[in-house]
Amino acid sequence: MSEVHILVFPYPAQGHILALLDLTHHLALSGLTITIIITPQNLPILNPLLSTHPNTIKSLTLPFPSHPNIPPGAENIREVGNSGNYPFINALSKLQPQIIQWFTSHHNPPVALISDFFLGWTHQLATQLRIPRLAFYSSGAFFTTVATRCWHNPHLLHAPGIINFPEIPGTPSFKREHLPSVFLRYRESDPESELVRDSFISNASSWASIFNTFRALEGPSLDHIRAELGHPRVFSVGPLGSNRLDSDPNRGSEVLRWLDGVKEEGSVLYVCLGSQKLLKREQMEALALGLERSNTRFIWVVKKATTKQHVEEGYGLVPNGFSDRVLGRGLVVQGWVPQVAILGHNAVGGFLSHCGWNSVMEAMVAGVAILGWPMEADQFLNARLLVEDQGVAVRICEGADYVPNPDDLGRVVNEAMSVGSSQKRKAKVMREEATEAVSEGGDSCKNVDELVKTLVHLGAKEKQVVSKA
Ligand SMILES: O=c1ccn([C@@H]2O[C@H](COP(=O)(O)OP(=O)(O)O[C@H]3O[C@H](CO)[C@@H](O)[C@H](O)[C@H]3O)[C@@H](O)[C@H]2O)c(=O)[nH]1
Repeated sequence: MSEVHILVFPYPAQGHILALLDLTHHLALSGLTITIIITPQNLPILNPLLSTHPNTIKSLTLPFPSHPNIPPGAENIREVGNSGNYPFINALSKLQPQIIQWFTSHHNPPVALISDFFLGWTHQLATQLRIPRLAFYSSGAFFTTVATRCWHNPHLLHAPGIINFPEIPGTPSFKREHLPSVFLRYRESDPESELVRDSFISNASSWASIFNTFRALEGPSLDHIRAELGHPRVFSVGPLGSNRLDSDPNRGSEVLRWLDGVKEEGSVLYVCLGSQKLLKREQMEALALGLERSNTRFIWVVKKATTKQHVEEGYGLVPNGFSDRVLGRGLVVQGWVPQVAILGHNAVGGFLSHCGWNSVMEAMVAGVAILGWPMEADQFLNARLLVEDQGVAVRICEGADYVPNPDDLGRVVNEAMSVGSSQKRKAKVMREEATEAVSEGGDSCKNVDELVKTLVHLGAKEKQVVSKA
């Protein structure tokens, strides 16, 4: 085993786990030894990493702690939706004694902990273990500046009208309901809520912060965070994902073959609202009609209803006859597709997205225009960054329950997808920036190197302490 051993603790939600595993892959390629904390049902997500690095990456599989508001067997947010975050954060915090026990009996214990920002309580765990904790943010830096202010000012939950953030670069303002939804769920004096709030606040006390973002997109927010933290250990390492390991490389080949048959570059709109969002019947109908009226080629990834109630209410149901009416121009696919490969295909020029942060990063790398439909979580804040600050996106509508007008939707899609639209042009510029950032000598690439050096240095320090003892 290599001397330098790092403990990685991802948060069990698709939008959180993939980016941290991408980073873990980088760290393993740099020669670090890694243990990943996981619960049994999520273990298969690690398979590609574990089989690529059989000697350097191991899993520490711990049983998912039971919780009265989490159905037995559910170990991933995808199974419960975003409302499950409070119970999940609370339940996972119960793993501390087992982690401490594993750590203290290990012959080469980790010298640092890298954990998701939804697991802020691990700051206290790392303090007990006497190792530094690095908070990994699977969301953006701009979002983090706003969310941090919210957690420190819970009265904002009841603030009327528009809420201004004058201390944040760009002096943004938001409607209350567009603030981070994990914050909107906070209830003062409720013990579960208080643990969640303390947990988020602890992130800033952590030894370092790692962001899946890049300077050209979020320079002012990164500088602001660095200044507020009062130390330089803020690593922007994105966009991550270019080296993503796939457990099933043939998955989605039908979609890629369909794209191969499209002649015009950048003419296809890819429609996918993240790994979790299920649209209700009226939204499915409006989106279908809008796509039909847009006169644009498209691929629409539809998430299927899994509960009996959702099935009965027509959630995720593609309107009858739709696929036939758009035959040749549009492709409807159900389930999971290889998004990174699809966005990277020459034929794709636009992405109708909920503005989840991973999707944003992947769109930047691919240089495709974003047609945003923010719904919850950090998505309204991400949309503001993309539409108002950077001009790489257009907002087609907003809100988790909103039913768009099909004519308006069709028109905006048509405009944004037209050859040389301003969003398409800006997206190409951003692609250059994103590509440069992760290339040899680029800012994010240097940050990854710096991060590895820092971790190796921690290992060397630990060795000195052990040999002196
Ligand atoms: O069919 C699919 C659907 C999704 N993905 C991937 O799944 C990830 C989805 O992540 P994201 O776009 O961030 O959406 P969510 O899964 O909805 O992510 C949650 O977590 C993110 C990170 O904190 C937040 O930014 C989002 O708002 C929150 O909903 C991306 O890497 C996609 O490439 C696929 O590969 N195939």
